[in-house]
Amino acid sequence: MEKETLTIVKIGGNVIDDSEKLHYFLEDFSKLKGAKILVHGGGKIATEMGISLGIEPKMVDGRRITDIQTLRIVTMAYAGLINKNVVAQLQAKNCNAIGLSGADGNTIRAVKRPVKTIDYGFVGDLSETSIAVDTINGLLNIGLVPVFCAITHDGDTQLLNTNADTIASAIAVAMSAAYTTTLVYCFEKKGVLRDVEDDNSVVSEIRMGQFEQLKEEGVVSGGMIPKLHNAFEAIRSGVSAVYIGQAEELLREGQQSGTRLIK
Ligand SMILES: Nc1ncnc2c1ncn2[C@@H]1O[C@H](COP(=O)(O)OP(=O)(O)O)[C@@H](O)[C@H]1O
Ligand SMILES: CC(=O)N[C@@H](CCC(=O)OP(=O)(O)O)C(=O)O
Repeated sequence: MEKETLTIVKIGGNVIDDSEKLHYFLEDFSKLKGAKILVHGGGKIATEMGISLGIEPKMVDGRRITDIQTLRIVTMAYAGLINKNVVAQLQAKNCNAIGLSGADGNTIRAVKRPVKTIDYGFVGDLSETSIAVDTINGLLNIGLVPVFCAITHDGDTQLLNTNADTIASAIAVAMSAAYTTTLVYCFEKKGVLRDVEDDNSVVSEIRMGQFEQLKEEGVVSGGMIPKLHNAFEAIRSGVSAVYIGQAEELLREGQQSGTRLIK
């Protein structure tokens, strides 16, 4: 029997921070047919909240060093303010969303990142068993649309901050046993660009081997490195298709641009 389709969409902090862009994104997302899951970031808002409270952000390789004060801020921002606003906006668009952190329903259990050369603090790493597939499947089966934020837990009272691109990839991989999955990374640019300043320089397809080359050439940098790393991890582990680009081009029917990843 053919598997049902499931679309996992990740939306990044630059879109979430722009109320007009967010409105149009949620409009497109709510119209998406079939089973779907939304994962949102919000790094930009957390950074601004931190700065206003006198806490300077520290990022290493696209991941936030999360001390106890930063954990409080990201929990308020991701699991509170952003998650609940996104859910309320989806409800207004007749999309029956349910907002979740990884602690809710034990849906995403993580392990605090071990200290090697860098102590990331309360940052959670995911493994193959982190995602509660049956629970998420149960939510989908009663017609709910799960909306995950970037907060996970360790099962022993500790909340952890986990990169939202990683969460989206891990959910897509875990759900691939039961569904034909498509993972879509929506952000403010038209795709992976040859020249970050030029929106007309979209690289339409990237193969796994090309990624290393693009990194070496400095074509991809910053947050794009972990995004592509997670995206290739997904395609290697059973996800049928991965796209990176703008929501209006990737979620609307008939539109198919942005960057497609190839094994
Ligand atoms: N080649 C590239 N193409 C597009 N964006 C790139 C590229 N290299 C670096 N970037 C940067 O990566 C950022 C996206 O990563 P990130 O901020 O983590 O995404 P998100 O908004 O989804 O959280 C872009 O805003 C851009 O500044
Ligand atoms: C550990 C870690 O880096 N967590 C991320 C989670 C949010 C996120 O991923 O937000 P964007 O998608 O908007 O970048 C952070 O705090 O920035």
